Amino acid sequence: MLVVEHPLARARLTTMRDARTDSAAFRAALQELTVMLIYEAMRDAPVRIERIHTPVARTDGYALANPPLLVPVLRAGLGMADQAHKLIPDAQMGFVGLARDEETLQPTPYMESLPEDLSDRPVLVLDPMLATGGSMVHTIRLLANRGATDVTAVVALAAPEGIRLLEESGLPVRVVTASVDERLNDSGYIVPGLGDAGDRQYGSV
Ligand SMILES: O=P(O)(O)OC[C@H]1O[C@H](OP(=O)(O)OP(=O)(O)O)[C@H](O)[C@@H]1O
Ligand SMILES: O=c1cc[nH]c(=O)[nH]1
Ligand SMILES: [Mg+2]
Repeated sequence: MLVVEHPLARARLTTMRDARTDSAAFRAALQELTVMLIYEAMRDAPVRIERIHTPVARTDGYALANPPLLVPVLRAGLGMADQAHKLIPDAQMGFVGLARDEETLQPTPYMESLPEDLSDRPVLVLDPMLATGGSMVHTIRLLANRGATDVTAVVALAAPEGIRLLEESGLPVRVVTASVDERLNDSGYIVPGLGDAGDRQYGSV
């Protein structure tokens, strides 16, 4: 697991946590935080070297050897998708739609659009929140069933309970986050958290 504790990441997360932050400012802070999380998540990605000409001389250029598949988890993960795609323009994008049942806290799937074969592709799952971990485990199972073995969960906030569930699942996943918070409350919300990441971006449903 990688916790990105850069001061600029902390400042964006603080804006997201603050209950006074309106939807537009919340979306902007999440977009900026996403840039930092993706930047760190891709730090060790293999590169392909290609010779290029500058206006002055020949030199080595670099490109991603194997651009990842980006998978935002709807709704809240949509707020990370465009920024991640701007940083990795060669990436393909798949989509998973899940809504957590407020009583059982289990994810209810309503959408799935993923390539058939992910056996030699890295995958970045984008979702601001890792709470009980149920939504992330469901998503990574979908990916693993298609052969994915190199999966990174890029989340703004994680709860210890969700990290534990991912570890116990035995699924191939690394977590990149800006914070591991204290705990979940009785309603399954992260404490101190930031509330409902989908509602804060798009309004309540
Ligand atoms: O770790 P878990 O306990 O599964 O909770 C995390 C999930 O909850 C939120 O989505 P939500 O179900 O609220 O849907 P939304 O994005 O449409 O608001 C969040 O974006 C995660 O997908
Ligand atoms: O705190 C939480 C937990 C799950 N989903 C959210 O959006 N927020
Ligand atoms: Mg929600």
